[in-house]
Amino acid sequence: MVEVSGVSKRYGTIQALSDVTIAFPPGITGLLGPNGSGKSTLIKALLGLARTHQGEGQVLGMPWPRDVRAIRDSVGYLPEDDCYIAGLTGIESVAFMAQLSGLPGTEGLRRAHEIMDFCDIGEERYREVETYSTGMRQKLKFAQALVHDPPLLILDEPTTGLDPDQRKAMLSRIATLARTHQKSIILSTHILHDVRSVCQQVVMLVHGQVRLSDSLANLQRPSAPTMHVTVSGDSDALVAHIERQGHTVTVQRDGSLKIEGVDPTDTAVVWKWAADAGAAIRRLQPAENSLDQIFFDVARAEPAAAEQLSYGPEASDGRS
Ligand SMILES: Nc1ncnc2c1ncn2[C@@H]1O[C@H](COP(=O)(O)OP(=O)(O)OP(=O)(O)O)[C@@H](O)[C@H]1O
Repeated sequence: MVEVSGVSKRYGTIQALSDVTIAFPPGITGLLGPNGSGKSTLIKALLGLARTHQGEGQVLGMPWPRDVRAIRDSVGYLPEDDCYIAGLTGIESVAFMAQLSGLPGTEGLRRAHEIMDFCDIGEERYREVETYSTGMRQKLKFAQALVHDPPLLILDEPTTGLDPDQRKAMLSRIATLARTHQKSIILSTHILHDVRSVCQQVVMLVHGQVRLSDSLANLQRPSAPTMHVTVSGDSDALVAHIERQGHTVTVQRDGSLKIEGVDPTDTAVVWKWAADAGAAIRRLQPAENSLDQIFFDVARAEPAAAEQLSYGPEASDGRS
């Protein structure tokens, strides 16, 4: 969907992007990075809203940066900052965006209602937008980005300021758009939980440079076959028994075990070891690498950057 190479951008003495070469495939890609890492600048560069000093590529098959105007017509953009025209109601705002995108008045209004229903904006659509709460404003920006039915959506921090229920609903809408409506989505965030929830790919920027670009499936796959086992009660006897078989066992923060060198299809051997050691297995599954740990390691070169990533359920529920 998007492929650019050698993109650099400076604001005065600040190097916001440094020789960024990146591809965003179809599906949902998380654009991750701590504050100031260049996420918004990359997005603005792709849309021609920030002039780049170097770089070229294509967006939706159109040459970039040469055809940024045509590119903008085909992209739905949810900016990080508030963007509304005071005095307009919600429905007028979204219908106005539809008209700016070339939809005739009646069709634009019909489409605005349809998309506001999808975004769960009820009677509030008839209120002036400056009276909206933060959550409502996020939904309004989302509706404005979607109203012209673009194939590519670029969402800059769409869940910022949302309470847990609203965040869940927003992520669910994003997943539906990709799954049911075949939209490709670039989701910029510093919230790892959002990336884990809906993304298939992840790109990570730190200090304006690409530090990671891969599918989540690849990142989560351990380099060696590994089983993840949770037992009831004390696991010491089981750990000792498995180590005597020549396998490395790592005890996780939540007391569960990762056993290296066991093929995930060969569960029988783990059941036998548990029986030998008198241990009761509560849960047995192929192990996955912890995304939190991967992202933390990537950002760790800059301790301040690692601190700014927001983790979430994976970290707190003890899985790793
Ligand atoms: N208009 C501007 N003028 C000067 N410096 C800017 C401007 N916009 C961004 N920067 C700087 O460029 C760098 C990258 O900023 P950018 O907003 O792209 O990062 P970000 O990853 O989107 O951060 P955040 O998560 O806080 O939104 C930062 O050092 C920022 O201060």
